[in-house]
Amino acid sequence: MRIALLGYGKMGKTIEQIALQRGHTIVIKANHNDNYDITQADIAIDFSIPSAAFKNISHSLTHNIPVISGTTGWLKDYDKAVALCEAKNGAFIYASNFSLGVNIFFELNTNLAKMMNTLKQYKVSIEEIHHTQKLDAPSGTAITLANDIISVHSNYNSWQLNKETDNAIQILAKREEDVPGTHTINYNSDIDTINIKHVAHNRQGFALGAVVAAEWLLGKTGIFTMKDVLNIG
Ligand SMILES: NC(=O)C1=CN([C@@H]2O[C@H](COP(=O)(O)OP(=O)(O)OC[C@H]3O[C@@H](n4cnc5c(N)ncnc54)[C@H](O)[C@@H]3O)[C@@H](O)[C@H]2O)C=CC1
Ligand SMILES: O=C(O)C1=N[C@H](C(=O)O)C[C@H](O)C1
Repeated sequence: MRIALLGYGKMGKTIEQIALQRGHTIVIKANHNDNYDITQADIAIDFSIPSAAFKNISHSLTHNIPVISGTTGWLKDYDKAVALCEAKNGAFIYASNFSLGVNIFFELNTNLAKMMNTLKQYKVSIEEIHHTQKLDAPSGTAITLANDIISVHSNYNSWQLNKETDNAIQILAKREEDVPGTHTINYNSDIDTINIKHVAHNRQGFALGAVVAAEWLLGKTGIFTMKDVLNIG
C-alpha cells in the first residue's frame, strides 16, 4: 500500500517503521498544512493534532482516499466526517485507541460495568496518565471507556473531567514525563475497591493497530470501528 502519513510526529514515525516492516511504502509525510497531493496515496493515516484532524480527514475523503484517524480531541466534527464519507461513498475508521490490548480492555470494561450495574454501593471513576506534551484532556480512550460504561450502567449519564458529581463519571487526567498511556477503571465502595488497568509500555501497539486497520480498510466502503477490524465484541 502507498500510505500518506498526515501527522509525522511520535505516532507518524512509529507507524512508518511498522508500515515499512510490513512491506508498505510511505508516499507522503505531512506536518502542519503542507501542500501535498493526496491522490498519490492508496490510503491516508491521520495522527495529527485536534485542530487539524477534521481538515485532514475531509481532504482525503473529498479526493476518494480511504482514511484512518487516531487523532483525539476533534470529535465535535465526527458526524460531519461521517456525512462526508457517506456522500462520497468513501471509507473511514476513527478509533480513540488502535491497540489490540486496549480494544480487549474496552470489552472487559463494558462487561464489568454490566455486572456492577446491580451493585450500586460501588462508585466508578477513571484515571488516565499520559505524557506532558499531550494536547487534549481527558484522553480519547478515557472518553470511550466512560461512554461505554454510561451505555450499560443506569447510575451514570455523563462524565466530568477532574470533578466528582453524583451521576457523572469522574475522569482524572494526569500528565507525567514520557508516559505512553495508562488507563485505570476503579469501582470503589466503603468495603473494598475493584480495578482494571491497561498500561501501554510504548507506542508500537497503537501503530501496529493503525496499520492493520489500514490494510483491512483498503478496498472497502463504509464507516467502521476497531470492533469491525478485530472482529470482537
Ligand atoms: N488512537 C490511537 O491509538 C492513538 C492516538 N494518539 C493521538 O494521535 C495524535 C498524535 O499523537 P502524537 O504523534 O503522539 O503527537 P505529536 O505531537 O508527536 O505529533 C503530531 C504531529 O502532527 C503535526 N501536525 C500539526 N498540524 C498538522 C496538520 N495540519 N496536518 C498534519 N500534521 C500536523 C505536528 O507537527 C506533529 O508532528 C494525538 O491526538 C494523540 O492523542 C496517539 C497515540 C495512539
Ligand atoms: O496522546 C497520546 O499519546 C495518546 N492518545 C490516545 C488517547 O487520547 O486516548 C491514545 C493513547 O492513550 C495515547
